[in-house]
Amino acid sequence: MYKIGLTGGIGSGKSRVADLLAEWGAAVIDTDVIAHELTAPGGAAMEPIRQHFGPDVVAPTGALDRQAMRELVFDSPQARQQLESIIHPMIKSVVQQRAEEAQGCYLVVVVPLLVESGQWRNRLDRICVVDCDEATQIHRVHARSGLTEGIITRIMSAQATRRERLAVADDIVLNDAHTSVEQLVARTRSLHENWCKLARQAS
Ligand SMILES: CC(C)(COP(=O)(O)OP(=O)(O)OC[C@H]1O[C@@H](n2cnc3c(N)ncnc32)[C@H](O)[C@@H]1O)[C@@H](O)C(=O)NCCC(=O)NCCS
Ligand SMILES: Nc1ncnc2c1ncn2[C@@H]1O[C@H](COP(=O)(O)OP(=O)(O)OP(=O)(O)O)[C@@H](O)[C@H]1O
Repeated sequence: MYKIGLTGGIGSGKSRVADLLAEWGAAVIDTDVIAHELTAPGGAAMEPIRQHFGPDVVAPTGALDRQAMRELVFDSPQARQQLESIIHPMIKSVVQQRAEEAQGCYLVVVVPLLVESGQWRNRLDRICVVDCDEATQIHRVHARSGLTEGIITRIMSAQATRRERLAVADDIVLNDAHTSVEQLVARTRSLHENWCKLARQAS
């Protein structure tokens, strides 16, 4: 199946773009969603996380205490690396499994850390970056989740820069502060039509 990697910084608009593509018939696998499943009560990542980080990062329900883990890993690159070394191989294997079963005109894999990890590129036919300026990312994430500018900035510092992402993009969806939802839909639609064509040519 023809595979598009969809990436972008926190709050850039990846989920909105992915939702549109799914509505129009693409198969979508979102690694953020898989990370949440793996850290839900009884999720496969919870026991290794508890063993490594201790009970303070586990909520009474058995799910990951996301706030505690957020504070920990976006303050310590070493802790972040440890969390990623537990969870990223699990995410990869779930993606592989779901990709085999996926049905649609092409497959979109949403990977926030596509540029950072370097391990996704050779598994994808094309990379699409949802592009947004930093001030808008902070504004959107704050409005959505109430996180402070301090923690949002720390999360952004753990991610590739806008320039680094754009450097690997085959396609770009500009979704900055000046982009209306209608413009986002139109930009995404025109890429979707091209990807349908490329997927047909490749099959
Ligand atoms: C640290 C955690 C618990 C914080 O949870 P929280 O509910 O606040 O965030 P959520 O999971 O919804 O992610 C929101 C966004 O944060 C950013 N983000 C998540 N993990 C990371 C990371 N390791 N490095 C940089 N940015 C990250 C991404 O832009 C992501 O879209 C959580 O993000 C997590 O488990 N991260 C490790 C898994 C991972 O690397 N996920 C990215 C998918 S490849
Ligand atoms: N063009 C836009 N106009 C107005 N609001 C927008 C626009 N694009 C995205 N948003 C809003 O900004 C927020 C972030 O968008 P979205 O969740 O799609 O980003 P994301 O890249 O998936 O974020 P994350 O990395 O945190 O998962 C959401 O509340 C979304 O509704």
